[in-house]
Amino acid sequence: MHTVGETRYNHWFDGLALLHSFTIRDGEVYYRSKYLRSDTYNANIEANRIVVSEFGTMAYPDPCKNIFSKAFSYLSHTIPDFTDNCLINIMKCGEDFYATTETNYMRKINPQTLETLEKVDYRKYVAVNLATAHPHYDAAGNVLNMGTSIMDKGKTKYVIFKIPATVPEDKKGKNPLKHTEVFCSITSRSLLSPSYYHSFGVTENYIVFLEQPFKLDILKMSTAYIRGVNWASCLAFHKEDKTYIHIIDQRTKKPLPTKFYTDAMVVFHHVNAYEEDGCLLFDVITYEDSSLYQLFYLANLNQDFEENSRLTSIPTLRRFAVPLNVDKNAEVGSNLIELASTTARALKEKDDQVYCQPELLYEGLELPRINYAHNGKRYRYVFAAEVQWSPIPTKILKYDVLTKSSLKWGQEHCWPAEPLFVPTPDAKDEDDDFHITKWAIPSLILPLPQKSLPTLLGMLRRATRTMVGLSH
Ligand SMILES: CC1=C(/C=C/C(C)=C/C=C/C(C)=C/C=O)C(C)(C)CCC1
Ligand SMILES: [Fe+2]
Repeated sequence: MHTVGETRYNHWFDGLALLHSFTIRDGEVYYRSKYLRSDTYNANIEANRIVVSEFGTMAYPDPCKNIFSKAFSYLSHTIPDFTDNCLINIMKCGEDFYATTETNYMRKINPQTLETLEKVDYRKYVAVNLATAHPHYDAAGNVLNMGTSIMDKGKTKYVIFKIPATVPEDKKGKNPLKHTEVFCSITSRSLLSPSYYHSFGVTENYIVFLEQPFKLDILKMSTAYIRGVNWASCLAFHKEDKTYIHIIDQRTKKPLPTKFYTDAMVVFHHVNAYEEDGCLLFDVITYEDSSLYQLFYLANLNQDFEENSRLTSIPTLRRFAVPLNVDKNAEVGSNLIELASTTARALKEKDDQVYCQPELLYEGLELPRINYAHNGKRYRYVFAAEVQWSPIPTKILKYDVLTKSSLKWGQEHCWPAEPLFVPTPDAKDEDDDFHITKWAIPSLILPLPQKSLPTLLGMLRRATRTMVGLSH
């Protein structure tokens, strides 16, 4: 919802969250949607105007009261009280589902009815002011996520934390969030301007975190309200800086001592990461600048959209390779990657530094997804939206990282959203997706002579899946 009463949000990442649910049952898809009844939503509807600030829109709650007294109370907090308009993703935590954004708030939801339940403040369980909306899950369903703790006890840190899927027997019925554990913290290079990040990567034994020179200026953020500017204006890309690659060993819960880095870049989405012959490979969608956020101002969505909204840097899938055991005596300038599978390089430099040069895999894609059963492992397929010079996707893409070939789907007047990969129940192949027509033709009709009706009904029942997702 981009307008409330007479007021209008400025940016695509501001709109009031709409929950979507798709239920695939007996070869048919059922759809429902509901607005997330966040405190933000309720306050806006009650006031019949936007009263809570979002990423690209600064709002002033009390026009009748003295703006400066309100601004003063905002100023006395370095970190403002953020929105609970959880519009980015859905997180599963134990048996509970949460709508998430990147602030310290989440909203529990009922995945069946899409009703909005409790508001959860991450800060009650782990000291973070911001957290990603792209957590990872291990095979047992434990959540691994990370967030930024801003100027807590004089330090700004990136905090990696774990939320268990289940709570101990004697604590049955208790909220898994209460058992959140800090896994590892990394001190930010700068106290007042931590990196912005939207996701991170995991392999079987490691975590990959990119400390990129796309940074959130805390002083700007704490004065944004009084200056009348939005949060987005507090983010800046420093193209002269480096991107630091932190690799955390999950067994020791410590970062590797080698200082891995690459050129300045902006990454929103990690695609996947895995280990191969003593190296860690990770695939990310990279930009050469931060123009993407700029393009999503709704004012650009007019007739001249094509001209006004050309990306200045195309989203590109790149593969990085990091050597896990760096020989301190290796010659300066030598390439530490000897894998046949990639042309990515890692050049040894002095003072235990390693400069990583990626391999370019594919240009023009965003909103990547994989078959999550292959997360952290060798994999072959990326499902994404094709994005060329315009940020609005017109096609769905399936990219094969092995053969480097791709398949595309598009139709006139169709604008796909983020593809979600739903595997066929009992699938063997990585790309065996849950596909209605495919089910109706090869798997269901062809096996008819060999299979009894109850078996077929069983297959159908197992195939019933409920997907709950937000617009992104
Ligand atoms: C409100 C708010 C934020 C919100 C960020 C959002 C809403 C980001 C959405 C990103 C998406 C959808 C990216 C897709 O690739 C910040 C900057 C974390 C910090 C300041 C307060
Ligand atoms: Fe995302």
